Amino acid sequence: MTIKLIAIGKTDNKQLQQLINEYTKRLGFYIKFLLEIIPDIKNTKNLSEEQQKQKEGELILNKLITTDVLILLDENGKQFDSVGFSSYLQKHMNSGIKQLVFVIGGPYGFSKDVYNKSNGKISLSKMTFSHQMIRLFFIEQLYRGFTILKNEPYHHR
Ligand SMILES: C[S@@+](CC[C@H](N)C(=O)[O-])C[C@H]1O[C@@H](n2cnc3c(N)ncnc32)[C@H](O)[C@@H]1O
Repeated sequence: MTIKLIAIGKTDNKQLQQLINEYTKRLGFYIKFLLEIIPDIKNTKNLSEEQQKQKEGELILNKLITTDVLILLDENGKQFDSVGFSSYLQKHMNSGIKQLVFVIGGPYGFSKDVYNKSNGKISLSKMTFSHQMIRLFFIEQLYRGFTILKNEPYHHR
């Protein structure tokens, strides 16, 4: 199984990007992982929040293939602890799917079309994180999840 994480907009903070690169590299020892960045939409000043979400949603949905399982990162999604999240990953791997796609929304979240197309929602916390920072937090949780599955000493229960 491949895990893909789709996010919108380049990371403009160098330190954040360095950490994302570091955890992406670590995660790559356990699973084929792809981070796909959709370029920021131009001239958002002329768009309403709804229009921006709609446009971002179209770009997100265009990236999917029919066999993908689509999971949204969303404050109102299902919450796990890290061990529970590792079991969630294992279940997906056991199910025989080819690609598990997680998506981080833009600054205003997701369009209705993206919600309708999704197979599930997960939340990292009830708090809201920036669409830039959550990339690092989530990639670290993926990495942590695999170290748990492999009984490696990164996670302290
Ligand atoms: C700034 S937040 C958008 C907040 C917006 N109010 C909403 O309704 O989603 C940008 C993106 O970061 C992700 N995000 C932020 N906090 C999150 C959390 N606690 N759990 C999961 N995803 C989160 C989501 O993908 C969200 O679409």
